[in-house]
Amino acid sequence: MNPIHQSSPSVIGYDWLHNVFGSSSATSLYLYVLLLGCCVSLVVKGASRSRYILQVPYAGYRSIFEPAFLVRLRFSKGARPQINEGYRKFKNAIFKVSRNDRDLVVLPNKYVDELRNLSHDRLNSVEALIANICGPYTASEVMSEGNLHTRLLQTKLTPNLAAYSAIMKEEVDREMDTLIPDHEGPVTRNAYEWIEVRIYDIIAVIIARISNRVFLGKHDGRNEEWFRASIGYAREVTFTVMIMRCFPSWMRPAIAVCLPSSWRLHTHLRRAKKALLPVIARRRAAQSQQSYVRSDDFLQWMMDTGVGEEQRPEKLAHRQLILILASVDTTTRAGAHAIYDLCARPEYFAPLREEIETVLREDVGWGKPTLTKMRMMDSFLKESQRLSPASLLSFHRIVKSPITLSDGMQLPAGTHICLASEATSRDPTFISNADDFDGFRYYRMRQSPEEEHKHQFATTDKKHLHFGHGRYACPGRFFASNELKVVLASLITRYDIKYPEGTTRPTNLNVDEFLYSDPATTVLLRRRN
Ligand code: HEM
Repeated sequence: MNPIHQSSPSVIGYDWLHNVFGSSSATSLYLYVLLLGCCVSLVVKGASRSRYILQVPYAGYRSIFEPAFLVRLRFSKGARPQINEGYRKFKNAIFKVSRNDRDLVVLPNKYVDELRNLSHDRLNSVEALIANICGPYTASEVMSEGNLHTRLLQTKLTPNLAAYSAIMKEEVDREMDTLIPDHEGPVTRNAYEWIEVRIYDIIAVIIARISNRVFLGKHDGRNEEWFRASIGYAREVTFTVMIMRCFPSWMRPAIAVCLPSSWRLHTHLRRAKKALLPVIARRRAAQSQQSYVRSDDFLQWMMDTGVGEEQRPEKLAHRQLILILASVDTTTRAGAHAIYDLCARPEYFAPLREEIETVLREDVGWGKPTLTKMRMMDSFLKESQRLSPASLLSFHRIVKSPITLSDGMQLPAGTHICLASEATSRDPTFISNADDFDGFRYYRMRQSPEEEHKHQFATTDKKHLHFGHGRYACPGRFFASNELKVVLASLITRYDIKYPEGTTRPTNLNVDEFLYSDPATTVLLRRRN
């Protein structure tokens, strides 16, 4: 059995996550940085705290004498215990958690319905997203300059998703042939032998390729410069956010100047724009010719629909990059979690494969309804996300003008609110046998005709908040759902998959409120007959 040398792990490059957060070593460099940041914030007390004051209790303090910086330090090393403690202790009441860069006000779910559809001038989701990823230092503020990409995800991509199944499948097959070749160089290996691979890297590359195919079309979507720069940008954003959050806002300009990941982030941003600007220029020039056949991809839709500033090539390229940032890493993590869960429970392989084969037979290949019909797969993905979401918190919003809740509770302007989405989805009052992995629980719920269209992977409700909820819920979730189904269906029908002898499902890595699937995990693949 040979470990396979994949062509692109260096492009993905998330090993540092495993090295820093997968090890129990308390001497990691990250902890030193964090400690340094905490000490500085302590000295200049309150410099990075929010300006608003909301009189609700904090979760996470071990005693009233514990200094705030220690509580924040523990939050950074994994926020789950603090959020869960708050959720249990203040059930149905508001509490705060103290993240190194700001306080987060965690609301109970009972307020969701009255808040979910408030417009951005009352509760702003984009401002919260930008704050969470340290906007000015990750070049992500373009998100607040209009909602062109969100509009198009909702009105153009999502309604037409069914038409993309076959295209996505083509991209997945092409990429699997490249990443997991049946022969390496001149040596033909036995494709039916087990090989050891880092499945996270494979899924990441495949997801990025599919996304680029849909975003930029068949020809431009294969632009290698863009591919490398956009993936590189997303990776450096993750790292830069972790470091920046350690420091109070007044120190960040100086930290950014000295931080290598911040330099690399801007280099990738420049390279990404350099790769995409000629594409936009070429398309604009060709548009005037009669013979021009308009591309049918996301970039073209943005070019055709954008108004004013949104039309500027620079802005179009930047927005396209933000879309890669929002889509590839989140979807990859969900895909890796699903494979890790599947290998931990091999009894699910047979029914899932049977469903895929039945649906493909019925549709004579990858037709428009194919992915919608994969209900067991949909359920499995939702269950996997329920227990391993991308974040422990969701529905981040900044209160723009004071809000009085239905029970009289006041939320001052400036408050950063959120919901404890992971604690909710493990709460036995909402979900039966909440601690058990039941891959087909949502499939069974959908058996009754009146529930048939509910409980889908991409459906959000008060109990399932991992894509946010309401008016500003993730606009790319239906696309993510389809991408994941194509990738998983392709992988499990082509390969037998299992953990190497003596290994099992990796523990999720928890940094601040984020949960990561360990990228260093390997699985064994063997081509099926
Ligand atoms: C499993 C994969 C994904 C997860 C878990 C996820 C999760 C989320 C969450 C929690 C939000 C915030 C929603 C809220 O505040 O209510 C969000 C926003 C967003 N997501 Fe996703 N997402 C995923 C995939 C995608 C994909 C594939 C795309 C693009 C094709 C995308 C594009 C976006 C955008 C553009 C926003 C910001 C929306 C805005 O500006 O209002 N996401 N996502």
